[in-house]
Amino acid sequence: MSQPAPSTSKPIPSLASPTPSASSSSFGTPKSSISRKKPLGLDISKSILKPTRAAPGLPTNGDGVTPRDANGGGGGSSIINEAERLREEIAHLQLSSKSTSSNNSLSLPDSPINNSSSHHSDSSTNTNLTTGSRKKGDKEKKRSKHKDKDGEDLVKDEDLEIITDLGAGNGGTVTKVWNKKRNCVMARKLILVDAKPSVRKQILRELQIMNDCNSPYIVGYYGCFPVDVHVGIVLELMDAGSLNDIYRHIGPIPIEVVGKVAEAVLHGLMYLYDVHRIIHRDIKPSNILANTNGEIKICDFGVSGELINSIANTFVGTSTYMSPERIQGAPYTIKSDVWSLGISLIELALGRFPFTDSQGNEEEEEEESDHEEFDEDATLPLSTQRPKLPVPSSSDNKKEKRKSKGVSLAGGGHTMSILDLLQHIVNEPAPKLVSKRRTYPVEATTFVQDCLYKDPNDRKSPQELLASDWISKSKVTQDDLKTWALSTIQKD
Ligand SMILES: Nc1ncnc2c1ncn2[C@@H]1O[C@H](COP(=O)(O)OP(=O)(O)OP(=O)(O)O)[C@@H](O)[C@H]1O
Repeated sequence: MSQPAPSTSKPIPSLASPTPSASSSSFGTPKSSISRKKPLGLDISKSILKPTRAAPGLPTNGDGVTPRDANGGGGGSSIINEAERLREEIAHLQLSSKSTSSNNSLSLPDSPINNSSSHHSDSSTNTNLTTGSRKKGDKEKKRSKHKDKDGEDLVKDEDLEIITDLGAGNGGTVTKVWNKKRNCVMARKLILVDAKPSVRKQILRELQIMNDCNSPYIVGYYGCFPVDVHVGIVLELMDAGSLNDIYRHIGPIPIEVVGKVAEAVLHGLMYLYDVHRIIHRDIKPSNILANTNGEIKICDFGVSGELINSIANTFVGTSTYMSPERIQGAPYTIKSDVWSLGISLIELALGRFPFTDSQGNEEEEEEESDHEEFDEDATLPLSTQRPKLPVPSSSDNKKEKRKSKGVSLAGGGHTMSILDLLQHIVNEPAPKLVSKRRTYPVEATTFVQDCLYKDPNDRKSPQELLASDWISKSKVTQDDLKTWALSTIQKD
């Protein structure tokens, strides 16, 4: 993994901390003008949003609906509390085990964690837990990270009952599961791994880095284990789904919320880099998740090189969110993640993937899309996108023209190949946050521009971006985000 110049760590304010702000959200209720027309590929968000039947043996409210679902996923259910409690227990064990890390067989010898974690802390969470952990006796400190006080694995595959599918990506499938032992819902990701047993073991060891990640901006990790030919990873369930699911379901995301997404992602990136020397490498809307507690967190960061090498899918690693310098072969730096963030923010605000071959010319699009919020091309699921050769547009049919300018990799015979897109990213001006349909605050457009300088030396760092007016003057509170997240799951 490449190591960029060290960044200056600074206290990370919690998203949850009260901000002087508007007491009610101006964006909590989705606009009724948003088209109900669903783009293709909405199965994923549907499966997240609909109340689900209880798995056998699952406690129900009498209607066969799980307690969390019966609450509409709102915080405050005992199950959410149970999940929270479990996270705290794991966090505590992680901190306990850090103090004995030299004896811990699960720690990687040259893990950056061993070098750096003692010098940094994620401001909002570690302090209290650290204080708490000091009070515990030596015996408890020697506990393994993955064991509870009775020596049992905290998360075991046999304790998990599948509730419903949450989605699928290039590397695997994600399901919502009920942990009958711990009495809470979780998300289990199964990754098909094409590797011999020794490499599988190495992957499981490398994934333990996630066990040491403890930040309100990183999706919680509960454990991993082999499952047949898969590696199973158990994560905190983010009950509003990914930002990708959300915008495909409800259309463009209010710019104030997009600002909070930027803030959360930047805090997450800084935490990963400052504390663990990890560069995320795959920032995109499907790796940014939200929950109905008003939290936004990132997942799927590159902790295991062996895992990336072993995923049985040739398209893994090629991303349309890749920075120009990465496409040209330069090593990853945190600035590459900043580029990917800029592209993702435009996508969320516009409700479509931002690259077009005639940027800024939205008149046709506007005329044609008066009754559509979605760009059909751009909202096809990335997982179904495959390179296609561009087909010259001979028709002067407006719709055909509009489609032909999209750089979506989706089907329809009017798309750009992945190579063309990568060349476009390198050679053409970076996209901007502009729309003829909506106006955005100048602070937002400047912020996005600062993420998308093609020369990484000109691009701002996460610290600089966090200090920008758009982020520092935001009046959006966690309560506002709660209201918004709830509105996204109620809009079905
Ligand atoms: N912890 C989670 N809680 C809730 N939903 C999740 C969670 N993790 C993943 N998902 C859902 O599962 C989907 C698939 O996730 P996965 O990480 O396998 O692929 P992806 O990020 O969508 O695509 P790719 O494999 O190309 O990176 C996500 O888009 C999201 O909808």
